[in-house]
This record gives sequence, C-alpha cells and structure tokens, in this order.
Amino acid sequence: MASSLSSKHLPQGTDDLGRNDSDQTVLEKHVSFFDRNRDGFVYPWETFEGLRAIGAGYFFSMAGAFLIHFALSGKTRPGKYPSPVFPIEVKNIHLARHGSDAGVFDSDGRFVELKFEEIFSKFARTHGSALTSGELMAMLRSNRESGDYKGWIGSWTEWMTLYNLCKDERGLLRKEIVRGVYDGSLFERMERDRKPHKNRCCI
Ligand code: HEM
Ligand SMILES: [Ca+2]
Repeated sequence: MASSLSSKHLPQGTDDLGRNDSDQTVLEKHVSFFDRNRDGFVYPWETFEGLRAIGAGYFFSMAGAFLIHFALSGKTRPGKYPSPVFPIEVKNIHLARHGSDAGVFDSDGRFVELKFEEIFSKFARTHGSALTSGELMAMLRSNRESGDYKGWIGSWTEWMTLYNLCKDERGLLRKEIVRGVYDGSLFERMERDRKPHKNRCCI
C-alpha cells in the first residue's frame, strides 16, 4: 500500500485551504488531520471519518474512534466535566501522551529528531531505513516501561495500526512513512492518493 503513495509534498505549513498551521506542534498536526472542520476539537465522528478516509475498514474505524475518544477525551480537558460526546481538544493533545512510546514527541508535543533517528539506527538492522515486523516488535519491547500496561497497549495499537495500513509489499515499514505519521502529512497523502474503488485496508 505504501508503495502507491505519491512522492509529492504538501505545501509547508499550510493545509488544502491555505490556512497557516505553523504555530501548531507536530503532535497537534498529527491529530489535526482528524479535526475535519478545523475548529480545534476532534469529535468521535470526525475520527471515524478520518480513519475511513485513509482506508481503514468500517468496524475498525468505529471501534478505533470509540476507544481513542474514550481514552483521550478527558485527558485533553483538564478540570472540565466529562462530555457525553467525548471531544478531544487539539491544543491540549500533549496531555494525552502516554509512557512506553518512542520518545519522538517531547512533553509539549514537539518533534525530537534525535529520537526519530534512533528508531532506525537502533532497530532497522536489516534494511537501515525500514523496519521489518520483527524489528518493530523489538522496538516496542525495548520502549516498554515496567508496569505501564496502558502505555504498552497504546504504543502497540499505534504502531500495529501504522504497520498494517502502510507496510510495503515486502512487509517493510519505511522511514519516510514513519516520519509522515508523526506530523500527520502521511494521513493527508493517503487520503489524496486513495482511489475510491480500491480497498486499501488490511485491518
Ligand atoms: C490511523 C490513525 C493513526 C495512526 C496510524 C497513529 C499512529 C501513531 C504513532 C505511530 C504514534 C507514535 C508513537 C510513538 O512515538 O511511540 C502516535 C502517537 C500519538 N497519537 Fe496517533 N495515530 C493515529 C491516529 C490518532 C488519533 C485519531 C489520535 C487522537 C485524536 C492520535 C493521538 C496520538 C497521540 C496523543 C500520540 C502521542 C503518544 C505518545 O507519544 O505518548 N493518533 N500515533
Ligand atoms: Ca472538529
């Protein structure tokens, strides 16, 4: 699937409508793809729509939207009553970080280049700039903090979703794909390049 992604680049710092998002952190950009109307809040139906737009299946998208919002909504709304529609506040998404991750997002949600490079220098032993499924599992195991079961599950889910959606025909997860997931540009490319008649989903 990844091999069908085009190499064209998005205009830096602007979205399709030319809106400037340069004041967003990389983690905010990761999530903003799912903020379909760009009002600063992601609702479960927007996450569902975003997951469908990148080729995830109907039931996976339903379950994903439910679980993501159930897990993250409250964290991004500190001091507020729980909302029955489980919104996620984009500007507070850094509060939804979990442990046992790759450390590429810092505590403010900014991109840490060194940690990104480390993923490949430490774990991409076979190909250098791509991860096999075994190497990905080794990375997940190595990132685990003891007793942090929520973090283990969160990280496993994020990486396995990415792997299943974007591995190439040899089962490799390429570095440029991983870079693109962090700032959400991957999601934009997947939506653009997706052919309506072609079922790209494998989960
Ligand atoms: C198919 C859709 C998605 C994929 C493939 C995906 C994948 C990923 C990956 C690979 C990471 C990096 C984890 C690490 O550095 O170890 C990540 C981090 C994160 N994602 Fe997503 N994501 C998706 C959708 C979403 C959505 C819809 C939200 C919330 C609205 C979200 C919120 C986050 C947050 C808060 C983090 C930071 C976790 C941390 O580093 O502690 N993601 N995601
Ligand atoms: Ca929205």
